[in-house]
Amino acid sequence: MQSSASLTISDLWIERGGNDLCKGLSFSIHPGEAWRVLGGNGTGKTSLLKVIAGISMPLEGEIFYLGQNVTSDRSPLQQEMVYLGHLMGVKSALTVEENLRWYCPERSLEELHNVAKDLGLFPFLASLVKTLSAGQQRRVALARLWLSKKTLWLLDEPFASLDVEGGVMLEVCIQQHLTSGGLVLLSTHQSLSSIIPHDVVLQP
Ligand SMILES: Nc1ncnc2c1ncn2[C@@H]1O[C@H](COP(=O)(O)OP(=O)(O)OP(=O)(O)O)[C@@H](O)[C@H]1O
Repeated sequence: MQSSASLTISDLWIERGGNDLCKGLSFSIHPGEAWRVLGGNGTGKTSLLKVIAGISMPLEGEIFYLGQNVTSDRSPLQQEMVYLGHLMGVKSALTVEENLRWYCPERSLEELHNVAKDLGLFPFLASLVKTLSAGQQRRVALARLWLSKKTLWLLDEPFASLDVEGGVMLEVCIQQHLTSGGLVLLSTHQSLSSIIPHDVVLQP
């Protein structure tokens, strides 16, 4: 399949627990584009993101990344991807600073501290993540985006638990990523039409 898109989903069929969550689903994401996965509870938003991330497999269909068919081996895509799922990938028994170090061992302590300041986490650097509020823990997870140099962001309800300020910061972060040619696919119930004009709609 030829396409100028960075990520192409072609004719995807995902089934879970005996139910078809989508069938014949196709869309393409070009550099600098964000797409939003829409649908009510249980319609398959998380399942779609997991399939694209390579955590689970579709029944049928193909996934192309940078023109390469990655359906059976998602590693070329995974090397370029940040996937933030419901569980957020934070290490709750580690401190905030230890989590940031774990995300990005190649970054200097000063860079990590600057990200912590941007996200309002600086006072909590020495706190165990499990002692933080849900929104603060979400901010720790989102630090991965602030530190990331990866092109493709797959974000499962990234605005969940964030306050208004956190939501605005995340929108700005996404906008900056798009401006630098990144790709974003996220599920959200938030209205983000200004930065995310493209929707994938999953029906019950
Ligand atoms: N591993 C699994 N085995 C069986 N059924 C599953 C599995 N994973 C998901 N499902 C089912 O697939 C459907 C879609 O689940 P999914 O989590 O993808 O929905 P969602 O749109 O993300 O929901 P929500 O908005 O509530 O987070 C649900 O009915 C769920 O029970």
